[in-house]
This record gives sequence, C-alpha cells and structure tokens, in this order.
Amino acid sequence: MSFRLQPPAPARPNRCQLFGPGSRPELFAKMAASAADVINLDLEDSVAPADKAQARANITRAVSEVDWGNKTLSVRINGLDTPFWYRDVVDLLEQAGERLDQIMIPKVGCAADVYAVDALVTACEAAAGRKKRISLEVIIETAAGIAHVEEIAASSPRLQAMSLGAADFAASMGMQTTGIGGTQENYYMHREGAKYWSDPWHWAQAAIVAACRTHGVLPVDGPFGDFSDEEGFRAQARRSATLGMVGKWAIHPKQVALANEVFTPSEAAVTEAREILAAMEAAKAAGQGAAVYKGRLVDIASMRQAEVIVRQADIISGNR
Ligand SMILES: CCC(=O)SCCNC(=O)CCNC(=O)[C@H](O)C(C)(C)COP(=O)(O)OP(=O)(O)OC[C@H]1O[C@@H](n2cnc3c(N)ncnc32)[C@H](O)[C@@H]1OP(=O)(O)O
Ligand SMILES: O=CC(=O)O
Ligand SMILES: [Mg+2]
Repeated sequence: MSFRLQPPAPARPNRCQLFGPGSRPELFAKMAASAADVINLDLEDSVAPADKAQARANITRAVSEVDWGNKTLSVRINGLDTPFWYRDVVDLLEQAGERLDQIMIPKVGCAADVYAVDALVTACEAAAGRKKRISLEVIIETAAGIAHVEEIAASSPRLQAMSLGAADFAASMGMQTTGIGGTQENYYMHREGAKYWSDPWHWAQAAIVAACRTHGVLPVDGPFGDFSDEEGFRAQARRSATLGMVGKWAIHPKQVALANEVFTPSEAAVTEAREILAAMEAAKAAGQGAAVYKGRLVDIASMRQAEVIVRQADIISGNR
C-alpha cells in the first residue's frame, strides 16, 4: 500500500438508485415502497422546463410528507449551465424537511462545479439552521467529466457517490448511438466471419471506479434505457459489479429487483469469502503467508479480496 491509505467508501447500501420525475408526484409513494436503497427525485432531464417550478414544489412537499423509510433520499438538481440549479438548491434547503439526505449534481465537468454547489449548500444549511449535513453525489456524463474524473472524486468531503450517465456521456462524446447503456450493435471485433461484441462503457467505468476508490466515493453504474430487456440489464450490471461498482440506477420499477440481485453478494460468494479468510487465519497461525484453498493459491491479497465481499454483504444486511 502507498504511504497514502485508500479511504473506505461510505458504509451504506447503494445497490439500486430508483429515479422518478419530480413532475409525477403520483409515483413518489410507489418509489418509497420499492426495494431500492436510494431514491432519486428528478428535477433535471425528466422534467420539462415549463414544469420545473411545480416539480420543485412537489419534491419539497414530498420530502417530509412521504415515508421514505431507511432509504437514502436524493434529489437531482439541474446542471450548472442552466438558470434553474441555484433555485433548486435554495428551495430544497430552505423549504424541504430534514429528511433530505443528498443532492445529485448532473453533468459535472470539473472540481469547481462541485465547489460551487458545496458553497451554496453550506451557506443555505447555516442560514436555515439545518441540523443534518447534506451529502452530494455527481454524474460523470460529459467528455470534461471523464477527463477530470479524479479531481472531481477528490472535490468535496460531502461527496459520497459518483455515477456514469451513459445517455449524456454518449452524446457529449459524439458516440454514434441512441442506446442508453448496454451492448452497442456496431462496437465489435471481427474475426473469421464472426462478430465479438465489446463494451464501449468499460473504460469510463474503470476510470470512475479508480477515481472513486482512490478518494473513498461509491462508484455507481447509471441508467440502462431498455427496461424490457432484463438479460441486457443483468449483463451490464454484472460487468459493473465485477469492475468494482456498488450499484446501478433503475429508470423503471422493473429494474429494482435486478439491480438488488446483482449487487448483493450471493450466499455462495460470501461463504467462499469467509472460508478463504478462515484458511488464511489457519495459515497465519502456522506461520505461513500463503495456503491452498480448493486447489488454488490464496495469500494475504486474497484476504483483502474476500474482505470486499464480506464487507459488502455486512453493509447490506445492516451489520456495519
Ligand atoms: C436516461 C437519462 C436519465 O437521466 S435517467 C433518469 C431520469 N429519468 C427518469 O427519472 C425516468 C423514470 N421513469 C419514468 O418516468 C417511467 O418509469 C417511464 C419510463 C416514463 C415509464 O412510465 P409508465 O409508462 O408510467 O410505466 P409503466 O406503465 O410501465 O409503470 C408500471 C407501474 O410502475 C409505476 N411506475 C412507473 N415508473 C415508476 C418509477 N420511476 N418509480 C416507481 N413506480 C413507477 C407506474 O405508476 C405503474 O404503477 P401501477 O402498476 O399503475 O400502480
Ligand atoms: O443522466 C443520465 C444519463 O445517462 O444521461
Ligand atoms: Mg444525463
């Protein structure tokens, strides 16, 4: 390990973030009753400009009127290039109740974007005498965002999570697709008459995971637009989980169970992780740093790998 230690990400479940437009208040109670760990009430791209003020009022009211249980309650504000974002922050912090946990900043392009929101949140919190410190989450969904991903991950002690927003990311990068996440028809290798599809989101996800893990932030996979394609969602989510992401957005209630399934370590994985830890404890007691488990090498690095799975399972079961 470097002299600079890797800080742990917040110990809270974040397997699924369920989104709903702030302009559809009839969905709020359904979102609250879902099995998502995080709720994102949206003021940004799912709300038409003419509906922004009403959506803000709907959300402000719903923060205290709806029973959100033990979910993380987040509101996505509008981007810093719009005339809406400061009013989103001010109204939320002055008028919404203490139940609000988090604000999501879309289209973050540099650390200063987070600084600006942090400064406004800090001033509003103090002026309104709010007791709970609001946390922040960001979406990496522009060329600038991915180019500055590490400084963004390091930008504020309030920052808890960072998502990849595949739709805006594709647009900003000039990618030739209207698909939101998942397999892209034209992104393949060709060999001897056969096509082998590759993953155009992989490099951005890996950059986000590395930046997040360096600075103790939760890395999250964003939307998968085709909510009728369950296997496509599962495959995308499994790749994200394998890369180190902790969860994925749901843009339709159908996707919540799928995300929870993929981002909850299976019983078999947890049992194996605990057995590796036990095998290594036995090896250490015998003065050895390496052992054989099910015919394969395990050593002290294997303990760290196993601890990732056990920690994730403990966070989800509420043991941490
Ligand atoms: C892509 C870039 C991004 O920024 S993604 C994040 C922003 N987008 C969003 O927030 C969109 C979220 N999703 C939605 O608005 C809706 O789910 C869309 C996709 C429009 C579909 O709505 P609708 O036609 O009503 O769906 P449906 O008839 O299949 O609904 C079945 C039952 O589920 C409900 N439902 C619908 N959406 C939600 C939701 N987000 N959260 C909770 N519940 C939801 C519907 O009301 C319907 O319920 P019921 O069975 O009638 O009781
Ligand atoms: O905001 C999300 C996206 O995919 O764009
Ligand atoms: Mg977006």
